[in-house]
Amino acid sequence: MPLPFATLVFDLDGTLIDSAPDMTRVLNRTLAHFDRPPLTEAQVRTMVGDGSAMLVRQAFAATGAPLADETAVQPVLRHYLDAYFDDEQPSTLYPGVTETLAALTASGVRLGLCTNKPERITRKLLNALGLAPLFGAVAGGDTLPVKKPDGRHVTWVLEQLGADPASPRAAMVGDNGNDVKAARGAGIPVVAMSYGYPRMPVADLGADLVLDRFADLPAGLERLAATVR
Ligand SMILES: O=C(O)COP(=O)(O)O
Ligand SMILES: [Mg+2]
Repeated sequence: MPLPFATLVFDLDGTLIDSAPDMTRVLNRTLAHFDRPPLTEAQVRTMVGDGSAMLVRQAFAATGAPLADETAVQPVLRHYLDAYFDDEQPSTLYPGVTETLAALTASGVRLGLCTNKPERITRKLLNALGLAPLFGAVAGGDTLPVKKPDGRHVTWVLEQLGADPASPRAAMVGDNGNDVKAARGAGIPVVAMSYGYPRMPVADLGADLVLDRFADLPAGLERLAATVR
């Protein structure tokens, strides 16, 4: 049976890895360094998805002391990114991620990654988790001049994977509104994973399909293919 999708583009945080505990741990190190009180993981979960600069801005604002301007953001951002890169505690993959991605690859699907997390941290995590060989293209939040929700972030990954723009048979898999908007911008359907960091009821994201478990993806893609073409 032909595969319903030849190319899949995945989001990282909240889709493949439960990174909120890592981001909370690292962010609290940065907040402490700048004499700010810590945040809870529940707070940080609402701040994931817009990239690291926005994360530190939102985090400082949540402590009651917003960073005044770009000049104030830069040293904080540098501290956070260095601390994240140096953090050696392993990240947690959601259940079924490795097996499902490996099965998709084995059946000939090309996989790409499109995250707003900076590329060097993204690549380090993919290597540590053993996922790097599965992805034919990786775009971080600083790889291009644009990032999600801009559809060109996703389009670039599709191009790197050699997806035919006239008939891409591609789909995006993510967890928040930026993923849905970027997929729409790139002109491809989108699946939302309900366990991530959606910042609104997942049913309101406007995804073509909502799944609760990563292992349900192959069956979900079959259903999605029947509705989008
Ligand atoms: O905000 C981030 O750093 C990244 O989030 P994403 O992997 O969900 O795009
Ligand atoms: Mg995400």
